[in-house]
Order: sequence, then C-alpha cells, then structure tokens
Amino acid sequence: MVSMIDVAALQSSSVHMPMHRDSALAVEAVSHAYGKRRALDEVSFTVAPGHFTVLLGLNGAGKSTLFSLITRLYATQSGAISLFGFNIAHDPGEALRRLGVVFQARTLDLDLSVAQNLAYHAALHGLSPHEAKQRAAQVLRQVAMGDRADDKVRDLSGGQMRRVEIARALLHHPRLLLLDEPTVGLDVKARAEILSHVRALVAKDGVAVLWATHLLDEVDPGDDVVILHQGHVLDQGKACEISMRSGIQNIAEVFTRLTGSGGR
Ligand SMILES: Nc1ncnc2c1ncn2[C@@H]1O[C@H](COP(=O)(O)OP(=O)(O)OP(=O)(O)O)[C@@H](O)[C@H]1O
Repeated sequence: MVSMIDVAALQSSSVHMPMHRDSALAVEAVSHAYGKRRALDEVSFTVAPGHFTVLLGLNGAGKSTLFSLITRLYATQSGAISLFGFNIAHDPGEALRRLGVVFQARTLDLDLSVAQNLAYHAALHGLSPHEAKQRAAQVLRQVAMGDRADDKVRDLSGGQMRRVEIARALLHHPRLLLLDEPTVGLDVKARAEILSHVRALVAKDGVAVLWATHLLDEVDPGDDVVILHQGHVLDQGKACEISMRSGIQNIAEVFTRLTGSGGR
C-alpha cells in the first residue's frame, strides 16, 4: 500500500519528470511562420530511440525550419518539442546535450586539419584535450576517416567532409543525430557510404537518427518515415506500412501521389 508520504513524494517528483520519456524526439503541434508565410502548420511526430527516421519532403516542405526549431536556432512560436523527455524551452541544457546535428550548409574550417576541427568542437563541449583526442580518433574510425586526421579539410572530397561533419556531431555522445539533406551534391558512391555509416550508428550504437531528405531512394521499407509537404505532415509510419495502407507498391509512388511530384 502506498502511504500518504509516498504519494506526496511521488507527486512532487513527477513535477520534474520529463514528458515523452519514450521518444528520442517528440514534436507536438509545432507551427512556425516567417511574417505572413506559414512554414510549418501543427506538425506532430515522434522519433523512437535507436530508430532511423526519414523526414521526407520536397524543397520548401519546412525541413530546415523544423531543424532550426529543434536546435533552438529559432524560438518555438507554438507547440512543443522535447528530446528524450526534456522540453527544449524549459530544459534546454539537458535536451541539447543529447543532440548532434549535421546542418545542410558546410561548416568545417577548410584551412584547419580534420583533427583541429574536431578538437575545437570538443573544447566547446567541455572535453579535456586528452578526452578530445581519444574521442576524435573513435568517431573518425566510425565514419572510416581514421587515417585522415592530419589532412587539411580543404584536401578532402565532399563526401569525406560530410563524414568528418558526422564524426564531429558524434563527439559528445549524442543519443539523437539530426542530418539535414546530408547527401546533397554528392555522387552515388559517396551518398551510399554516408547512408551506410549512419545506418551502422543506429544498428550498432543505438543512436536515433532523423534524416531529412527529398531523395526517395534513401528510404528503406523498414524505416520510419514522416512525409512533410508545404508545412503539413501528410502521413507517417513505417515506409512499408504507409505504402500497404495506400494500396500502392512503394513509398516513392505514395510520396509522388501525395505531393503531386517525384523525388528521385
Ligand atoms: N528565413 C526565412 N525567411 C522567410 N521565409 C523562409 C525563411 N526560411 C524558410 N522560409 C520559407 O519557409 C518555407 C520552408 O522552408 P524550409 O527551408 O524550411 O524548407 P526545406 O524543406 O528545408 O527546403 P530546402 O530543402 O529547399 O531547404 C519555404 O516556403 C521557405 O521559402
């Protein structure tokens, strides 16, 4: 039997209990407008821990706006976002230390070496120089760039730079990784390599991933998918279930019909 004191203790601790403890990311009824232009309209979805989730949307769907809100680059105008149960507005420190991000635009310093770029970022996260060195070697190995630590970033290919950005995003052991169109501008081989490194992070290390793309061939039937179009979520669920529900063979065709246009 629970005593009065126990109940009081439970109630007081529940005040600080994170919401949506079961989701790596919970986006609830989020809307965002730039002046009069509404970029997101009541967007809701979740990313499960340890899952690869594709945010599928054409240009202008609102993917980057959503990433800017999740990373608190923009303040949330309406709705709520939480990471592992921590609301980003109320508990930003707890929420954001679980998050790694690879933005669409390249952000490495071209004139520094790979190791120097990572060391700089590790210092921002409070890692000691010794920890930073060890961790950098580890994350570079995870993206098969372990032998390029001393190379200048300028001398790497586009795909290799992306892999370094992914390594950098992993330095502080995030449990959720956001990637905004990470394969744009890369050739077929580099795209496949990046996708397989990120899928390995999910499978081997249990990192949750939100992968924003308009490229339909990056979606596997077993992936969780959120279809975003002109600021609205049109459908969500496992890719194979979405297509089965629609009575259509594959997710590419569902997407083309829903949005009236095709990716690739
Ligand atoms: N800073 C801004 N000021 C005004 N409008 C903006 C701004 N950023 C985005 N938008 C508008 O918001 C809508 C969503 O854009 P957003 O960049 O979020 O989409 P996206 O899915 O990331 O597309 P892309 O892949 O082309 O970047 C678009 O209509 C866009 O023109």
